[in-house]
Amino acid sequence: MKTLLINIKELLQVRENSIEMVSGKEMNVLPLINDAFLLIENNVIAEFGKMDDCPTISDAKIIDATGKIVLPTWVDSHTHIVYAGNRVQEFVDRINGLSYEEIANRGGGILNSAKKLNETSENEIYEQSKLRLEEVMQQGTGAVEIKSGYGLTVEGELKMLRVIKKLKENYPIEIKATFLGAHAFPKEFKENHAGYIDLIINEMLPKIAEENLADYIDAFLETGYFSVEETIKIMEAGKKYGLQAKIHVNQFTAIDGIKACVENNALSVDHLEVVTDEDIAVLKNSKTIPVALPSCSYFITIPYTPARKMIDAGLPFAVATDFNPGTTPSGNMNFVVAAACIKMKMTPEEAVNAATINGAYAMGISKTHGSITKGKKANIIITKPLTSFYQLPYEFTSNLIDKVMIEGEFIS
Ligand SMILES: N=CN[C@@H](CCC(=O)O)C(=O)O
Ligand SMILES: [Zn+2]
Repeated sequence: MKTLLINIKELLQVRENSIEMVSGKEMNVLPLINDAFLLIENNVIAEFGKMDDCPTISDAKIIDATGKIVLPTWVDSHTHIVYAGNRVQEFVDRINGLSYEEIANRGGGILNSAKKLNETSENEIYEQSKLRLEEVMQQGTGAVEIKSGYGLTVEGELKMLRVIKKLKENYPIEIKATFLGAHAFPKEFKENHAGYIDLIINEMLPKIAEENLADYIDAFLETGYFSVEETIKIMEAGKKYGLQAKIHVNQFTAIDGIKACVENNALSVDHLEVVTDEDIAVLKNSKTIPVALPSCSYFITIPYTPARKMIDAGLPFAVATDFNPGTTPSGNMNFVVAAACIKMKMTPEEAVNAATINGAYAMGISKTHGSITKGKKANIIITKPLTSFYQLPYEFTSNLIDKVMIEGEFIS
């Protein structure tokens, strides 16, 4: 099966040679070809170039993309798409003046979602979650990381991870599963942290490994949640099962967590709404990528990750949605890209790099996703006719997507 896109106004994120990610000043470079063609063959990118060099291929399906922009699908490296119900009441409580912390202290927040999840059947959770996955695919996401973390019991965590596994089996989109048993301390372990860590390490992890249910391990390293020492224990335990860490850190407070993550070879550190100069220094020359979640900052009104400062310091930078019922009930990567530009002062070039190739790095899939490169998965967004790709973040609530292709198949 061959598909040939012709007359593409701008073919974005073209990388002749596969790269892992871009950092610092390189982030402001988004290679593109004007008046381009793109050939898809057997679900991968086979060829691309200027229309002047477009081959004649008699057995290809031809798509005329006159006036349109083509780019790789978004890579959303941080989500909690699998959950039960919603938390609309907390949304209203926040409008009425309660903070995220106050709501959590009253038994709301993560524990509220955990209660709902443990009361809901695996099948029902799958049915709810698949609708969210289908929605984000329509919005141009072509790879997604999904965390557990609303079970907080052995059965609950396994249930979530089995739902993620079923999503992996039933949808063409690349999915990575992250075990987040260390999301919050259940009420019965409030005064017995060691007991819960023991449950995670000695009961949850072996079962998860036995069923091969996780690709990564995560923890909520934050004041009032998991301490630096507790998170180190989780990361070390994960390593024994081959699970690299991707850690929630510096959302509300900076407590030297980033250093511990880097020292433990974390793939990514996520949130970072509060960042110190020492944190930036530690991230320099490491293989750990910072991931910002601007929709979360928007929704619960907390600071935005200081992208400018971090990119100007030479760091790589990725953005993701954080789709979850509490702090970000949205999986729209188009909004994330717009918020990165509008609120974090990232250029459109930086934002697209952060949402494609750097997102792929943060998911460990930059060999196959995140750029228009020969041999990579045929995952593309075709926009409606646009003046330039700058229109994507500029018209920040418009749906400018015409078609989405995932692994060579149009899903919209
Ligand atoms: N901060 C930790 N975890 C989620 C929110 C969890 C929730 O409130 O349900 C986040 O990334 O924002
Ligand atoms: Zn999160």
